[in-house]
Amino acid sequence: MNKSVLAEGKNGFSMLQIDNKFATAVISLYGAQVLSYKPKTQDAKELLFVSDNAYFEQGKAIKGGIPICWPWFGDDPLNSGRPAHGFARNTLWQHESTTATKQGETQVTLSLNDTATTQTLWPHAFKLTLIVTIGKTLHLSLQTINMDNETFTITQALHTYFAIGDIKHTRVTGLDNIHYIDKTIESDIPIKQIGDIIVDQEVDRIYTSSPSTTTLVDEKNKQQISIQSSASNTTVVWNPWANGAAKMADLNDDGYQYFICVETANAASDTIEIAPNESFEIGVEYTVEQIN
Ligand SMILES: O=P(O)(O)OC[C@H]1O[C@H](O)[C@H](O)[C@@H](O)[C@@H]1O
Repeated sequence: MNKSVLAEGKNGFSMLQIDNKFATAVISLYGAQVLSYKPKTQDAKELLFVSDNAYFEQGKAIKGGIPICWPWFGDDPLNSGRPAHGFARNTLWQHESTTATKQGETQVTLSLNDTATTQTLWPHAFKLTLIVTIGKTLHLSLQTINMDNETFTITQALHTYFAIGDIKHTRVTGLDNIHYIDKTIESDIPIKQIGDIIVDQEVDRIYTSSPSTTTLVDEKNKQQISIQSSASNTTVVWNPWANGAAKMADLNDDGYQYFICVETANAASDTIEIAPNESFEIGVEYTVEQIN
């Protein structure tokens, strides 16, 4: 069985609903945002968190799933009033194809080309392609092609909101001894991570020179997610905690307890230069495993 349906979601937003022998998934064409992935293995839980209060409105980002931050990560680098995390997550993408692989996985290809609107925000010609492979694992690959006559520079992130049972019983492993920039303080001096990441207050960290494998351990749900990235030297870990959640209209006050973002990125000093007719591809694979 390999089913793929284009259905109408909240506020008429188009959603691709995938159902194959390995998993079910939902992808919003707005933002090319994966909103759900649930493996069919016994006891496996939903991988992705979507806020109950998420906006499904033109021009706003959907809080949850896997937002694509592109062509810049974080605040507008020019400080000229452009949206945080770029415009890819606030734009309707093209659905190019949905195919089945020999193994029975579903592969969805979505694309975004520059338009008059994107040119006013970022004056470059580009083609952005996201390939999502829904199988025993969830794999995403985001390719940027420079269609312009000049080299351009990007930063980017696959800003994944992982659903977790309880933030107090969650940790991220694999970043021991790696340095990070702490965005919650006014300092760019790198801090060394000691041991696992435990969240007991607001966490907003850019780990630079991070390894390609990290693991999210969710003790309450008795599962762990192995995060395998490619062409990314940066991992961002974010949880707004109670104080941050209270300030966000699109997140319940207690919403912070049920997600953590572990983001595969090229950000901070890990900027990517792409020459005309050249491309760059960042990727990530999530493997859900049950633990005792
Ligand atoms: O609320 P958003 O615009 O989606 O951003 C959510 C968060 O994204 C990243 O993780 C950044 O490091 C945070 O500083 C930011 O607050």
